[in-house]
Parts: sequence; C-alpha cells; structure tokens
Amino acid sequence: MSRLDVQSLTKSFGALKVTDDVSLTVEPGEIHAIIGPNGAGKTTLVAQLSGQLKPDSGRIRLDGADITGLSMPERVKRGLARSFQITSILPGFTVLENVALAVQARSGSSFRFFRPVAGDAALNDAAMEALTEAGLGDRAGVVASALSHGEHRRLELAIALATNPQVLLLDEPLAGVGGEDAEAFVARLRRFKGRFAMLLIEHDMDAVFALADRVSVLVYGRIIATGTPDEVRSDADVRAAYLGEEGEEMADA
Ligand SMILES: Nc1ncnc2c1ncn2[C@@H]1O[C@H](COP(=O)(O)OP(=O)(O)OP(=O)(O)O)[C@@H](O)[C@H]1O
Repeated sequence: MSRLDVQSLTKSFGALKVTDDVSLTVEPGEIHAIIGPNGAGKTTLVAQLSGQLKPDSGRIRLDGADITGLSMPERVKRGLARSFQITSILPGFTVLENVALAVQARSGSSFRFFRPVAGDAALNDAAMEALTEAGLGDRAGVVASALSHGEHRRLELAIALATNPQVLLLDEPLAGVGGEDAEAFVARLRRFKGRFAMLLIEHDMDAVFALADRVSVLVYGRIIATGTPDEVRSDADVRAAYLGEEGEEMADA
C-alpha cells in the first residue's frame, strides 16, 4: 500500500494564492478528508495532486518517489487515481464500455480508443470487476445515458477502481447524491477502507465524519487544522471558519 506525501505546495492564479504552503500526508489505507468553505482551494489542490495542474512550487511524493513532474497517465500507472467531480462519461456507450475505454485513456493508451473494446478480454474482466465493486454490475450492458445521477457517480467510482489505485483522490463523490443513495455510497467507500488510501473532498459533513480517519481544514488555500474528526470538530479556529450554517452542521455531525 502506498503513501502520499505533499510538501509545501503552492499555486497562484495571478495575485490570488489558491494553494498556500500546503503540506499533508495520506497514510497507507487511510481516509484523509479535506474540508473547507467554498473557494478554499480544495479542487485546485486535487488537480495538482492528480497531475492536471502544475504547482508553482512544492513536492508531491508517492511512496517516497517524487511524482511532481509526472503526467496524469504516469501517476495513474503508479497507482494515484482520481475520481472526477465533472462527469466525463460517454452517453452513447454502455456502462462496461465506459469503464474499459476510460481505463485505456487514463493509462495513456488513448490511441487505442476506437479499437473494439469487446476484443480485449482482460480489460473487460477488470472493468466488470470494478463495476461490481461500485454496485453497478447489473447495469453493465445499459447505455450510460440511461443511468440515474446516483448511478453516474458510481460509474465514475468504477472507472477509478478499474485503474487499481493505491491512493484514490475523490473530489465530491456525493455531489448531487441524496438520501439512501448517499448512505449506500458512504457504506461502499467504507468497504474500501484499508485496501487503498483515499483523499476525500466532500461537503457532506455526515459522510466526512463517518468515513475519515483524519480531517484537514483548508481555508483561503492554507491548512488551518489537521486531526481526527473529534479533534477538528472541537477546534476553535475551525469553528470560526465555519461560522453559520456549516458550523452548526459541523457541531451536529
Ligand atoms: N483556472 C483558474 N483561474 C483563476 N482562478 C481560479 C481558477 N481555478 C480556480 N480559481 C479560483 O481559485 C479559488 C479556489 O477554487 P477551488 O475550486 O479550488 O475551490 P474549492 O475549495 O474547490 O471550492 P468549492 O468548494 O466551491 O468547489 C477560487 O477563488 C476560484 O475562483
């Protein structure tokens, strides 16, 4: 199992420092959640970890190896995968084809994109296994456009699982998912606990406090606190940063 180690990461957009000297670790098998108000820089941080965005300075290490300069496909090959907040699913393809195609594309072999997926048995087996684990095994042959929103989110999870992650970056996996679907999703993520590490960005405080081993709080690009859910919940700085509705939500969680 792998460990992600982030040291003094910084990133500015013009005069706006969106990632301000961020250091954190995701230990093997750990779920480390990042919470913070809207615009705190959570998505920008994940984009730098996944290789989508280049940091201005700082280092990202996976199992001690410096991956700061690696491309997204190279990071995926080493076991660092990202489940996307923005849906990147092809509506006209089946659920199974979507997983198989995405795995090909994300592992850097996008030139094979239009090769008949049905011919690649190993790829299909891996895709099917990931779908089953994500709770979509019975929808494999359905076109993706027929999926509900909650099923779409599970398909995104399946795509990430199919790349066999050691560290999985989850950017708001519960966005737009409510009620029982959200509870089932949280239960599903809990089952993966210990198998690979997860960095979880999520606004749903119930989910964060139910899942996370540690929580870091990002405010204006800086981590103001890191600790167990209980430690973070009782931290005065964190409560001040979450004044209002979310603060109450945090106190209740
Ligand atoms: N490409 C960009 N160019 C300029 N500014 C950007 C860019 N991307 C993000 N920002 C700004 O950086 C800040 C952090 O944005 P980011 O999306 O990372 O925050 P967030 O914590 O993920 O927010 P949310 O919880 O609303 O998703 C915001 O002020 C945003 O407007």
